[in-house]
Amino acid sequence: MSSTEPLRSTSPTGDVPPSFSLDQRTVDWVEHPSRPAVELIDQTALPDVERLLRLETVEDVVDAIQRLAVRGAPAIGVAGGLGVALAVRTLAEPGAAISALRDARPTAVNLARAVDRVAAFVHAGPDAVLAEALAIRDEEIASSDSMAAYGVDLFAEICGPQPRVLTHCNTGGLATVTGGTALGVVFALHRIGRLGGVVASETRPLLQGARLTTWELARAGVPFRLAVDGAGPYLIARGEIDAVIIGADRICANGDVVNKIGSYAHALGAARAGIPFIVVAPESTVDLATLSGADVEIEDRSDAEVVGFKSARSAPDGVTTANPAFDVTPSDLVTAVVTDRRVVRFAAGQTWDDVPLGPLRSFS
Ligand SMILES: CSC[C@H]1O[C@H](OP(=O)(O)O)[C@H](O)[C@@H]1O
Repeated sequence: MSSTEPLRSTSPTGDVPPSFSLDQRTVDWVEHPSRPAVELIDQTALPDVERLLRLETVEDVVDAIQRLAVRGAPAIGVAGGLGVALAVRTLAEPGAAISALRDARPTAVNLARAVDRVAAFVHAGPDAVLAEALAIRDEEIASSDSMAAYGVDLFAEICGPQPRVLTHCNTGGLATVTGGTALGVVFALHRIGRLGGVVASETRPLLQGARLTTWELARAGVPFRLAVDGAGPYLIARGEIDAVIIGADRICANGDVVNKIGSYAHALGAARAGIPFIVVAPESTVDLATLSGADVEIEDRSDAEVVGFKSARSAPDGVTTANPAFDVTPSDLVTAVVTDRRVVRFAAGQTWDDVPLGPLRSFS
């Protein structure tokens, strides 16, 4: 049995009850002697309702990943690892449930990687499994802070003092545990007064940008404009954007970046205009075992998401859609990949081997 706890909804009277604290974790473990749970922010409800889901079955965790109640490569990796901990605590035979977690979404490398990593401890018992899942959670928290530090330094090196950035999809704390990847760098630049403006693209069809990035930017007090997806390359061409900064779901051995559909278009626009295209992702999203983006399974999602999600019906019943959830940006269009341990400049011909892992850093 799982529960939903509305923490905030826009009430009819307009008074808004207390909302999430700024350090609310996107996904976490709830320990309990008989009813342990994975607790997560229901991202399908944002921005209108701030609601935590307390999931006590692995099926509910798989469902939450598949319908993007929890989403974002690091966040679904953490959710998958915690789901394994839940499986070994609640099921006599957890194997099938663990496989279902691993297969819940195919593109972000973090999910399968985390499930495999935690499942390797099943033989050692539930406490060891949970400890490994919590270690992944804590690593992602530390990674967000470190990526912000490396990202701020890169912007200081390659952009002017007040860069106007375009970002796509959602890459804040909602896509990790806290902090974020690309949006974590944006928050850090804002905090030190080195941000000239933000354009968030809406990110059809599930509107991660319009719903989630705007919610996170507003809570952080960061001024922004919301743009329709197709506007990005034109805003760049008009000289309104100084850098594009996005996240990733899988970065391949050759530096190809797999990310939310629409990223490639922004990369083409950035290349044509000669502005930086910066990708921010933890090392947990780097997949050296996959040679290039051509080798990555791109998740195709439903027709219903295209024609019915939070919008007036925009097409007749029965329409067939094209709804790839991700695209591939070739590494030659990627100015730099910022991770929690290094910055690699692929467009300049660097490879992962050229830049050894540096230290985790703290951005205070
Ligand atoms: C920091 S990972 C964020 C990454 O994940 C998003 O995909 P989805 O919302 O489908 O999970 C998108 O590709 C973001 O860049």
